[in-house]
Amino acid sequence: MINHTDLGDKPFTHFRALQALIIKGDISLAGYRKNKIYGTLTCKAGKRINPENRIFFKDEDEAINAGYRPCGQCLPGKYKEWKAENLVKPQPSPTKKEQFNWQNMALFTTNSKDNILPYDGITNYYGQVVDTARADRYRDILLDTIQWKNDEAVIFGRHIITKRKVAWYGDEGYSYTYSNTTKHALGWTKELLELKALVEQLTGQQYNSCLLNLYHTGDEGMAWHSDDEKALGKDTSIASLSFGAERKFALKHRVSKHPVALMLAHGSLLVMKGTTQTHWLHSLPKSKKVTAPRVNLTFRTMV
Ligand SMILES: O=C(O)CCC(=O)C(=O)O
Ligand SMILES: [Fe+2]
Repeated sequence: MINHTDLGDKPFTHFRALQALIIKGDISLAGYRKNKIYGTLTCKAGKRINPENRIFFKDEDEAINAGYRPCGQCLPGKYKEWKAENLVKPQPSPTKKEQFNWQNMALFTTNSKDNILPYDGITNYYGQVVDTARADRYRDILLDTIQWKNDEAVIFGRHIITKRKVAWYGDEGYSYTYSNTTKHALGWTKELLELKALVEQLTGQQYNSCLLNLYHTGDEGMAWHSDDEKALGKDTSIASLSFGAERKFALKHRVSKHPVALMLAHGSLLVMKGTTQTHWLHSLPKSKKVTAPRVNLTFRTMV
Protein backbone atom coordinates (compact mmCIF):
# COMPACT_ATOMS: atom_id res chain seq x y z
CA MET A 1 0.00 0.00 0.00
CA ILE A 2 1.49 3.36 -1.04
CA ASN A 3 0.12 6.76 -0.05
CA HIS A 4 -0.33 9.37 -2.76
CA THR A 5 1.36 11.88 -0.48
CA ASP A 6 4.46 9.63 -0.27
CA LEU A 7 5.14 10.22 -3.96
CA GLY A 8 6.57 13.70 -3.56
CA ASP A 9 4.95 17.06 -2.99
CA LYS A 10 4.73 18.44 -6.54
CA PRO A 11 2.28 17.20 -9.19
CA PHE A 12 5.13 16.52 -11.63
CA THR A 13 7.16 14.44 -9.13
CA HIS A 14 3.98 12.55 -8.23
CA PHE A 15 3.34 11.75 -11.81
CA ARG A 16 6.91 10.56 -12.50
CA ALA A 17 7.11 8.43 -9.36
CA LEU A 18 3.69 6.94 -10.04
CA GLN A 19 4.60 6.06 -13.62
CA ALA A 20 7.82 4.34 -12.49
CA LEU A 21 5.92 2.25 -9.90
CA ILE A 22 3.25 1.27 -12.44
CA ILE A 23 5.91 0.14 -14.93
CA LYS A 24 7.71 -1.82 -12.20
CA GLY A 25 4.43 -3.56 -11.30
CA ASP A 26 4.31 -2.18 -7.75
CA ILE A 27 1.06 -0.30 -8.38
CA SER A 28 -1.97 -1.44 -10.41
CA LEU A 29 -4.96 -0.09 -8.51
CA ALA A 30 -5.94 3.04 -6.61
CA GLY A 31 -7.98 3.38 -3.43
CA TYR A 32 -10.07 5.91 -1.51
CA ARG A 33 -9.02 5.70 2.11
CA LYS A 34 -12.12 7.34 3.63
CA ASN A 35 -14.71 4.97 2.15
CA LYS A 36 -12.38 2.00 1.69
CA ILE A 37 -13.08 1.67 -2.04
CA TYR A 38 -10.58 0.52 -4.66
CA GLY A 39 -10.71 1.03 -8.43
CA THR A 40 -8.68 1.38 -11.61
CA LEU A 41 -5.96 4.02 -11.93
CA THR A 42 -7.99 5.73 -14.66
CA CYS A 43 -11.32 5.82 -12.76
CA LYS A 44 -12.92 9.27 -13.10
CA ALA A 45 -14.35 9.12 -9.57
CA GLY A 46 -10.92 8.11 -8.24
CA LYS A 47 -9.19 11.04 -9.87
CA ARG A 48 -11.37 13.49 -7.97
CA ILE A 49 -10.10 12.17 -4.61
CA ASN A 50 -7.97 14.46 -2.48
CA PRO A 51 -4.31 13.31 -2.48
CA GLU A 52 -4.41 12.77 1.32
CA ASN A 53 -7.15 10.20 0.86
CA ARG A 54 -5.79 8.50 -2.24
CA ILE A 55 -3.65 5.38 -1.92
CA PHE A 56 -2.31 2.77 -4.32
CA PHE A 57 -2.25 -1.01 -4.29
CA LYS A 58 0.02 -3.53 -5.97
CA ASP A 59 -2.94 -5.74 -6.83
CA GLU A 60 -6.48 -6.72 -5.92
CA ASP A 61 -5.41 -9.10 -3.13
CA GLU A 62 -3.64 -6.27 -1.38
CA ALA A 63 -6.75 -4.05 -1.66
CA ILE A 64 -9.14 -6.76 -0.42
CA ASN A 65 -6.86 -7.74 2.45
CA ALA A 66 -6.81 -4.10 3.51
CA GLY A 67 -10.64 -4.24 3.73
CA TYR A 68 -11.40 -2.30 0.53
CA ARG A 69 -14.35 -3.03 -1.78
CA PRO A 70 -14.58 -2.53 -5.58
CA CYS A 71 -15.72 0.82 -7.03
CA GLY A 72 -19.21 0.75 -8.59
CA GLN A 73 -18.19 3.08 -11.43
CA CYS A 74 -14.99 1.58 -12.85
CA LEU A 75 -15.39 -2.05 -11.68
CA PRO A 76 -19.18 -2.61 -12.04
CA GLY A 77 -18.89 -6.42 -12.42
CA LYS A 78 -16.76 -6.87 -9.33
CA TYR A 79 -18.92 -4.37 -7.42
CA LYS A 80 -22.05 -6.38 -8.26
CA GLU A 81 -20.43 -9.59 -6.99
CA TRP A 82 -19.32 -7.85 -3.81
CA LYS A 83 -22.80 -6.40 -3.27
CA ALA A 84 -24.47 -9.80 -3.74
CA GLU A 85 -22.13 -11.31 -1.14
CA ASN A 86 -22.69 -8.46 1.28
CA LEU A 87 -26.45 -8.47 1.05
CA VAL A 88 -27.49 -10.06 4.30
CA LYS A 89 -29.31 -13.28 3.58
CA PRO A 90 -32.48 -14.03 5.53
CA GLN A 91 -31.76 -16.25 8.49
CA PRO A 92 -33.31 -19.72 8.58
CA SER A 93 -36.49 -19.92 10.64
CA PRO A 94 -35.92 -21.35 14.09
CA THR A 95 -36.90 -24.94 14.79
CA LYS A 96 -40.12 -25.64 16.68
CA LYS A 97 -38.10 -25.93 19.89
CA GLU A 98 -36.45 -22.55 19.37
CA GLN A 99 -39.68 -20.74 18.61
CA PHE A 100 -41.21 -18.36 21.08
CA ASN A 101 -42.96 -20.23 23.84
CA TRP A 102 -45.66 -18.08 25.41
CA GLN A 103 -45.73 -20.07 28.63
CA ASN A 104 -42.01 -19.90 29.09
CA MET A 105 -40.73 -16.45 28.16
CA ALA A 106 -37.47 -17.09 30.01
CA LEU A 107 -36.55 -19.37 27.11
CA PHE A 108 -35.42 -16.23 25.36
CA THR A 109 -32.87 -14.41 27.37
CA THR A 110 -31.07 -11.47 25.71
CA ASN A 111 -30.54 -13.17 22.45
CA SER A 112 -27.83 -11.04 20.92
CA LYS A 113 -27.40 -11.75 17.22
CA ASP A 114 -24.69 -10.89 14.78
CA ASN A 115 -24.46 -7.25 13.78
CA ILE A 116 -25.63 -6.92 10.17
CA LEU A 117 -23.80 -3.57 9.79
CA PRO A 118 -20.09 -3.67 8.86
CA TYR A 119 -19.26 -0.52 10.88
CA ASP A 120 -20.66 2.66 12.55
CA GLY A 121 -23.67 1.10 14.27
CA ILE A 122 -25.35 -2.02 15.59
CA THR A 123 -28.38 -3.63 13.96
CA ASN A 124 -29.39 -7.13 14.99
CA TYR A 125 -31.81 -9.35 13.13
CA TYR A 126 -33.31 -11.97 15.46
CA GLY A 127 -35.33 -13.77 12.76
CA GLN A 128 -38.77 -15.11 13.66
CA VAL A 129 -39.45 -14.61 17.38
CA VAL A 130 -43.22 -15.22 17.32
CA ASP A 131 -44.27 -18.56 15.81
CA THR A 132 -46.41 -18.49 12.66
CA ALA A 133 -49.76 -19.36 14.30
CA ARG A 134 -49.37 -16.60 16.92
CA ALA A 135 -47.98 -14.17 14.36
CA ASP A 136 -51.08 -14.74 12.18
CA ARG A 137 -53.27 -13.98 15.18
CA TYR A 138 -51.36 -10.80 16.07
CA ARG A 139 -51.47 -9.59 12.45
CA ASP A 140 -55.26 -10.01 12.33
CA ILE A 141 -55.93 -8.49 15.77
CA LEU A 142 -53.63 -5.52 15.09
CA LEU A 143 -55.28 -4.90 11.71
CA ASP A 144 -58.69 -4.85 13.44
CA THR A 145 -58.06 -3.11 16.73
CA ILE A 146 -55.39 -0.47 16.12
CA GLN A 147 -56.71 3.04 15.38
CA TRP A 148 -55.02 3.30 11.99
CA LYS A 149 -54.85 6.76 10.38
CA ASN A 150 -53.22 8.02 7.21
CA ASP A 151 -49.91 9.63 8.08
CA GLU A 152 -49.74 13.39 7.65
CA ALA A 153 -46.62 15.49 7.26
CA VAL A 154 -45.64 18.98 6.21
CA ILE A 155 -42.74 18.71 3.78
CA PHE A 156 -41.39 21.85 2.06
CA GLY A 157 -44.54 23.65 3.16
CA ARG A 158 -46.85 21.12 1.52
CA HIS A 159 -49.37 19.08 3.47
CA ILE A 160 -48.82 15.42 2.50
CA ILE A 161 -51.09 12.48 3.32
CA THR A 162 -49.56 9.03 2.84
CA LYS A 163 -51.34 5.86 1.65
CA ARG A 164 -49.52 3.98 4.40
CA LYS A 165 -51.36 4.13 7.73
CA VAL A 166 -49.82 4.78 11.11
CA ALA A 167 -50.71 4.74 14.79
CA TRP A 168 -48.89 5.89 17.88
CA TYR A 169 -49.29 4.23 21.27
CA GLY A 170 -47.38 4.73 24.48
CA ASP A 171 -47.24 5.42 28.18
CA GLU A 172 -49.73 8.07 29.22
CA GLY A 173 -49.24 11.65 28.14
CA TYR A 174 -46.57 11.16 25.50
CA SER A 175 -46.66 13.27 22.39
CA TYR A 176 -44.32 13.01 19.48
CA THR A 177 -43.43 15.56 16.81
CA TYR A 178 -41.95 14.67 13.46
CA SER A 179 -42.20 16.14 9.96
CA ASN A 180 -43.81 19.21 11.57
CA THR A 181 -46.82 17.36 12.95
CA THR A 182 -47.51 16.41 16.55
CA LYS A 183 -49.03 13.12 17.57
CA HIS A 184 -50.46 12.21 20.97
CA ALA A 185 -49.96 8.67 22.21
CA LEU A 186 -52.96 6.40 22.68
CA GLY A 187 -52.92 4.08 25.72
CA TRP A 188 -51.47 0.59 25.26
CA THR A 189 -53.75 -2.23 24.10
CA LYS A 190 -53.55 -5.74 25.59
CA GLU A 191 -51.71 -7.13 22.55
CA LEU A 192 -49.25 -4.22 22.38
CA LEU A 193 -48.38 -4.74 26.05
CA GLU A 194 -47.79 -8.46 25.38
CA LEU A 195 -45.52 -7.69 22.45
CA LYS A 196 -43.73 -4.93 24.37
CA ALA A 197 -43.00 -7.47 27.13
CA LEU A 198 -41.66 -9.88 24.53
CA VAL A 199 -39.26 -7.40 22.89
CA GLU A 200 -38.12 -6.10 26.28
CA GLN A 201 -37.35 -9.67 27.28
CA LEU A 202 -35.46 -10.35 24.05
CA THR A 203 -33.50 -7.10 23.88
CA GLY A 204 -32.94 -6.36 27.57
CA GLN A 205 -34.19 -2.77 26.98
CA GLN A 206 -37.30 -0.88 28.12
CA TYR A 207 -39.57 0.98 25.70
CA ASN A 208 -42.21 3.60 26.50
CA SER A 209 -43.88 4.00 23.11
CA CYS A 210 -44.62 2.30 19.83
CA LEU A 211 -45.06 3.72 16.33
CA LEU A 212 -47.02 1.33 14.12
CA ASN A 213 -47.07 1.24 10.33
CA LEU A 214 -49.58 -0.50 8.07
CA TYR A 215 -48.49 -1.12 4.48
CA HIS A 216 -51.60 -2.39 2.65
CA THR A 217 -49.58 -3.81 -0.28
CA GLY A 218 -46.10 -3.56 -1.80
CA ASP A 219 -47.30 -0.35 -3.44
CA GLU A 220 -46.68 1.36 -0.10
CA GLY A 221 -43.24 1.72 1.45
CA MET A 222 -41.11 4.12 3.45
CA ALA A 223 -38.50 6.45 1.94
CA TRP A 224 -34.89 6.72 3.14
CA HIS A 225 -34.71 8.30 6.60
CA SER A 226 -33.18 7.87 10.01
CA ASP A 227 -35.00 8.01 13.31
CA ASP A 228 -32.74 10.61 14.85
CA GLU A 229 -35.32 13.02 16.29
CA LYS A 230 -34.15 14.72 19.48
CA ALA A 231 -37.04 13.18 21.43
CA LEU A 232 -35.52 9.73 20.93
CA GLY A 233 -32.24 10.72 22.55
CA LYS A 234 -28.77 9.81 21.34
CA ASP A 235 -27.89 6.22 20.39
CA THR A 236 -31.46 5.12 20.91
CA SER A 237 -32.58 1.51 20.57
CA ILE A 238 -35.53 0.84 18.22
CA ALA A 239 -37.05 -2.65 18.24
CA SER A 240 -39.06 -3.43 15.12
CA LEU A 241 -41.53 -6.34 14.95
CA SER A 242 -43.01 -7.42 11.62
CA PHE A 243 -46.29 -9.23 10.95
CA GLY A 244 -47.77 -10.17 7.58
CA ALA A 245 -46.16 -9.92 4.16
CA GLU A 246 -42.40 -10.41 4.06
CA ARG A 247 -40.76 -7.16 2.94
CA LYS A 248 -37.26 -6.05 2.10
CA PHE A 249 -35.61 -3.66 4.58
CA ALA A 250 -32.66 -1.63 3.32
CA LEU A 251 -29.94 0.31 5.10
CA LYS A 252 -27.40 2.67 3.51
CA HIS A 253 -24.39 4.36 5.13
CA ARG A 254 -24.73 8.16 4.92
CA VAL A 255 -21.17 8.71 3.69
CA SER A 256 -19.85 5.52 2.08
CA LYS A 257 -23.33 4.57 0.74
CA HIS A 258 -22.50 0.99 1.75
CA PRO A 259 -25.74 -0.99 1.22
CA VAL A 260 -27.16 -3.64 3.54
CA ALA A 261 -30.53 -5.30 2.95
CA LEU A 262 -32.53 -8.19 4.31
CA MET A 263 -36.02 -9.67 4.19
CA LEU A 264 -38.12 -9.18 7.33
CA ALA A 265 -40.03 -12.39 8.04
CA HIS A 266 -43.54 -12.73 9.49
CA GLY A 267 -43.15 -12.58 13.30
CA SER A 268 -39.53 -11.37 13.13
CA LEU A 269 -37.62 -8.84 15.23
CA LEU A 270 -35.00 -6.33 14.06
CA VAL A 271 -33.22 -4.01 16.50
CA MET A 272 -31.33 -0.86 15.50
CA LYS A 273 -29.14 0.57 18.25
CA GLY A 274 -25.80 2.23 19.09
CA THR A 275 -24.87 4.82 16.46
CA THR A 276 -27.06 3.28 13.71
CA GLN A 277 -29.34 6.34 13.42
CA THR A 278 -26.37 8.74 13.26
CA HIS A 279 -24.54 7.01 10.42
CA TRP A 280 -27.15 4.95 8.52
CA LEU A 281 -30.39 5.65 6.69
CA HIS A 282 -33.05 2.97 6.32
CA SER A 283 -36.03 2.41 4.05
CA LEU A 284 -38.75 -0.03 3.14
CA PRO A 285 -38.61 -0.23 -0.67
CA LYS A 286 -41.84 -0.64 -2.63
CA SER A 287 -42.33 -3.96 -4.40
CA LYS A 288 -44.74 -4.89 -7.21
CA LYS A 289 -44.67 -8.53 -6.09
CA VAL A 290 -46.20 -7.95 -2.63
CA THR A 291 -50.00 -7.97 -2.57
CA ALA A 292 -50.66 -8.71 1.13
CA PRO A 293 -50.54 -6.27 4.07
CA ARG A 294 -47.68 -5.91 6.53
CA VAL A 295 -47.97 -4.49 10.04
CA ASN A 296 -44.81 -3.09 11.60
CA LEU A 297 -44.36 -2.11 15.25
CA THR A 298 -41.38 0.02 16.23
CA PHE A 299 -40.90 0.14 19.99
CA ARG A 300 -39.04 3.29 21.03
CA THR A 301 -37.91 5.15 24.10
CA MET A 302 -38.80 8.83 24.30
CA VAL A 303 -36.59 10.79 26.65
O1 LIG B 1 -41.66 -0.71 8.27
C1 LIG B 1 -40.50 -0.79 8.65
O2 LIG B 1 -39.93 -1.87 8.81
C2 LIG B 1 -39.72 0.47 8.92
C3 LIG B 1 -40.44 1.49 9.70
C4 LIG B 1 -39.60 2.66 10.04
O3 LIG B 1 -38.50 2.81 9.61
C5 LIG B 1 -40.13 3.70 10.95
O4 LIG B 1 -41.28 3.60 11.39
O5 LIG B 1 -39.38 4.63 11.26
FE1 LIG C 1 -37.45 4.33 10.69
